[in-house]
Amino acid sequence: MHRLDARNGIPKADGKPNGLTNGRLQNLKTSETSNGLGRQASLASPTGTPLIPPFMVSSPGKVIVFGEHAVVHGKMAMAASISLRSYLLVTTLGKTERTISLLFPDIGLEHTWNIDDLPWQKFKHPDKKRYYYDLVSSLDEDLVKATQQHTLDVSSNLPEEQRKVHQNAALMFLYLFLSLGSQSNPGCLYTLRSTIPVGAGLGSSASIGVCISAALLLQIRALAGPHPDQPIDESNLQIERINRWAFVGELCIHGNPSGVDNTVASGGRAVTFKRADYTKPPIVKFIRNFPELPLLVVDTRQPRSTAAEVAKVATLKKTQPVITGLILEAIDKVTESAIDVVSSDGFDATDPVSMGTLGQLVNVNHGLLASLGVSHPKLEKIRELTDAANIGYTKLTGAGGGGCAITLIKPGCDQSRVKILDEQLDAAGFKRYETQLGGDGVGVLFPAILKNDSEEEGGEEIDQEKFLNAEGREGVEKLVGVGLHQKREGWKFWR
Ligand SMILES: Nc1ncnc2c1ncn2[C@@H]1O[C@H](COP(=O)(O)OP(=O)(O)OP(=O)(O)O)[C@@H](O)[C@H]1O
Ligand SMILES: C[C@@](O)(CCO)CC(=O)[O-]
Repeated sequence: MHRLDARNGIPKADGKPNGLTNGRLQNLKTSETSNGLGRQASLASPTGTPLIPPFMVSSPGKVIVFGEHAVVHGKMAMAASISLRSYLLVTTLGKTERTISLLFPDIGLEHTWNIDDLPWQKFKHPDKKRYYYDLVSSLDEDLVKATQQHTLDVSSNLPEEQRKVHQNAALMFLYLFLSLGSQSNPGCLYTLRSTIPVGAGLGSSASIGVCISAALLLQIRALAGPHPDQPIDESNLQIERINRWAFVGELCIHGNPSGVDNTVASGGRAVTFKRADYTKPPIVKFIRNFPELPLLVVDTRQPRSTAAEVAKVATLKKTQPVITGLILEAIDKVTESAIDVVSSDGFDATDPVSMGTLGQLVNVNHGLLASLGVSHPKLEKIRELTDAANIGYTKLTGAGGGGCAITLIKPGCDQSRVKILDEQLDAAGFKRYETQLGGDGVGVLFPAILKNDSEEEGGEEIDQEKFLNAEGREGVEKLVGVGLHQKREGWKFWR
């Protein structure tokens, strides 16, 4: 592990911080980059080759509004982005620095690899090599094994449960780095912070996968934009490129992901998603005019694994194929009906009758998920409390078995009841998030400079120290946030 420079966290080469002094960029010059990011400040290396300046990427979490689990079995799901997001700061080191470091403080992970020690030959072999534009729908077992050789010593001193969380994140990063990068990659620091609770069914792994995939693709200059006058087809192609590799990242963490989480984390908004044939891309449709619904997300704080919950349903399907098939079929019908409801001309999110129809489907969907065995007593407790308060319609979201519940709020619901409910949820040890559905997907802040009412000329540079020192979720939102309430100049999105 590198000793990090106290001021900016940048490992020192020859006793000097690489390109950053007191968090200020040195040797800034303006150049037109080949990746379509437009006129950007770039950092000149001693040899004159421009190094990419520190930049950030961000991607949202998601909720599955209808159809989780059924989607793994080829049915339709409806999912939407939420205003909780992950943020990845990429700090390129000087030419002589031959290491890559992960700093993922949300999970307490810090790890450094020597670039030249990594199994490049295995990933480069003509039978194995995959390109940034390829559709990779499964992991290569040999390459996983070769990567795991380098994740085994990640946090090896920690208890099994925590080590697994670290090694999963490290495996995802390293598999993507080795697939997309090359041995000539410069040394780099990847610092990640997220406002999405981890392992709670809100797509945190997909969101970080999208950030990593977008960052690596930007570093190898395989992405155009985002820029405001980008044609929609080109923009969609960039999102698709990021999404394909984020799916590979999801494969590293989950046994058998459908791809819905990474699709929403890349494209944002609200989508219908179906993947009947895993050798082909999923069928994704954006839902036009999806209402910006206020949503209460309640985290049970009950840890669970998506892979284990998905496996539970697969086991039930084996032992009870007919019944499970019918339940999955019924979930599919619920999702289809919900799509019809929100897409119909008469739908009005402020009308209690419209929302009542949608809410009824929320309730049915929860019941069907419970019958698949993926609810949890804490999820049922949240339903009990929200139902008793009569503030909306509640279901589990994501994998279940713990994780989060979502409540679609009834129009004009009594605020005094909400206040009492909030107190009850807090007293029961649950964590509440008030969010909104349907925001932007993956975004880029290049270079990592924001206006932020700063006295600094040109804006406030977001260096690693500032980013790491931001306090909690609120601090991260305040410093760099692009959640729905924090639209910020500087951040750009493929739209
Ligand atoms: N903020 C984060 N920092 C580092 N690693 C993370 C972060 N968020 C997620 N991960 C990685 O993703 C794993 C969580 O994946 P998991 O699928 O269990 O949760 P989730 O993605 O939040 O839930 P779901 O897939 O049901 O929406 C963690 O074990 C960790 O390896
Ligand atoms: C349970 C599941 O349907 C949703 C997890 O957020 C799994 C998946 O789609 O990969």
